[in-house]
Amino acid sequence: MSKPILELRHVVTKVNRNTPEELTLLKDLNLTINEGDFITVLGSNGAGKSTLFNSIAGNLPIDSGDILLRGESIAHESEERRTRFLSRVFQDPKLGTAPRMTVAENLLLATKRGERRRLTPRHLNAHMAEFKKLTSGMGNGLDERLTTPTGNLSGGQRQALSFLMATLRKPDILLLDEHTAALDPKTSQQLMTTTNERITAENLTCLMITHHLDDALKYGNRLIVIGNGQITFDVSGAEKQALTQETLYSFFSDLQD
Ligand SMILES: Nc1ncnc2c1ncn2[C@@H]1O[C@H](COP(=O)(O)OP(=O)(O)OP(=O)(O)O)[C@@H](O)[C@H]1O
Repeated sequence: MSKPILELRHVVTKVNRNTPEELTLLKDLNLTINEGDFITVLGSNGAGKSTLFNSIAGNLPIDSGDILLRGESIAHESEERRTRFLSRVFQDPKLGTAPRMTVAENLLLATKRGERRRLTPRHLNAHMAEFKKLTSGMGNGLDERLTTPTGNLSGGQRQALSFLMATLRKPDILLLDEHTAALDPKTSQQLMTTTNERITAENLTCLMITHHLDDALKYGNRLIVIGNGQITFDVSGAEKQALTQETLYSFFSDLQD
């Protein structure tokens, strides 16, 4: 039986507080994530999926409720402090990497996340064989471009690099925010396959937002749906495996009625 790693208890998140434009985006949201959960996250546009990630990552402060990591509240920790245990990959390939630094330099930076250490050529050389092996696993030629500035990579290679950087120092929580959405269908599927392999091999705890019902069904051990700032559906294990696209479609149309 796996243990809870992250708990959201009665979380309320608002924007434009105390103004006429005040909006409550998360409405008494409760979610317990267990160690090793790979959760696919679905929901209509504007349902609150990114707000959930922003609240977990500390980009948006919560108004009430609590967020606990292994039983300790992190609700008041800064976004920067939360990067010690949390990594996030965004939809935009430009967001995860430093464009003028090479692939290898970016990876070296990711190995030092949270530490104050200078990056020297000696450090870089010591890691080259490891980086070659790591990138060759992505199956998209990234291993041939270790000395290329990331600004010159294809979107797919850059996104694969962002994913590797996010998982290099095993995070307690990995947030994938539609990380394959900007890629062409073939590249997107390739990154999804390698994403799944790495999450499974490293037993990472992951939440992945997607609009692809087939990916949401195929990957992960658990599926949640966010609707109007709350969790409206939560299935795991055999119940998730038995789900079909038709069931999910009908669920979405019921929500929109
Ligand atoms: N800082 C903000 N100020 C005002 N409104 C916001 C803010 N952030 C989000 N919203 C609104 O809150 C709602 C939820 O947004 P959120 O980005 O969480 O939705 P989402 O489920 O991720 O949607 P999508 O699938 O379109 O990415 C939307 O209506 C959005 O416009």
